[in-house]
Amino acid sequence: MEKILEIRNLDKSFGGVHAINHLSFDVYKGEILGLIGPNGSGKSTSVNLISGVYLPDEGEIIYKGENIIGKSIPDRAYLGIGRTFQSPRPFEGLTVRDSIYTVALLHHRKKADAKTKTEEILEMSDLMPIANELCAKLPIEKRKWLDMARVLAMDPSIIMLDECLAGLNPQEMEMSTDFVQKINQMGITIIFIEHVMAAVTKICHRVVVLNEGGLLCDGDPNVVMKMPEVIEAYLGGGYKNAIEN
Ligand SMILES: Nc1ncnc2c1ncn2[C@@H]1O[C@H](COP(=O)(O)OP(=O)(O)OP(=O)(O)O)[C@@H](O)[C@H]1O
Repeated sequence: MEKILEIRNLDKSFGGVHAINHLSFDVYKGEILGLIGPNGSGKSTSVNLISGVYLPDEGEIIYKGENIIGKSIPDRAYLGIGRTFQSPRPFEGLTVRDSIYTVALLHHRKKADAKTKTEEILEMSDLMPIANELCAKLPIEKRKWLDMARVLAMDPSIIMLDECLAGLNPQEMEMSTDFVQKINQMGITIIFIEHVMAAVTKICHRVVVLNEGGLLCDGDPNVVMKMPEVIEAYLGGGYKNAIEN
């Protein structure tokens, strides 16, 4: 399998907080990789390092064979590294259509190309019925879909989705995971950062588990989720006593 992203010995501290601790893992082209771990284990910091929000103290991020550490956030986006945020960040004053078009124009430059791209994305994302609504008026689940749709306007090779299911009801979660799979079927690699384990086991081909900023283990979601060290990382060392009592 071809590697699209290689995280090599990454390290990042914020003052006295060692957020990422000599972390290494690979992402393979075309997969949906679940990036999981307890609160504070370093998932969002990893995404921020890969997208260029933070610079690491040590380590390399190899994307399509090239170390991208020196590249800016926009350069990484133009290279095909997309991301969403835990809290959606819509362009409040724009409609759904114009919001996607604005990003498409940044990437495609020509108005006609950006327009074609926008209509394609509206169609495939099921956002067409609300294309003319103001972003500010959208409910949370539509804001989250719009965030994903906007990233698509950059023609990404990989998208990191940071808790795209948080705050959604079961039906909205189902629709969102369907959308994520649809994006993946377009040939786009996905890093899926999520606490909803049913969704992780449903759509992820593989998971990487972080704990205290380092790699705990990786593998098949159904196998990894049952490993005692993973359960202990989530529930704490006392979980065995709790089960036995
Ligand atoms: N900008 C920052 N300044 C200081 N500490 C930070 C900063 N960003 C993250 N941290 C700390 O780094 C550690 C890892 O945080 P991170 O947000 O990456 O974890 P996470 O796995 O995404 O957690 P969650 O599941 O709660 O979102 C935490 O201890 C956090 O408080």
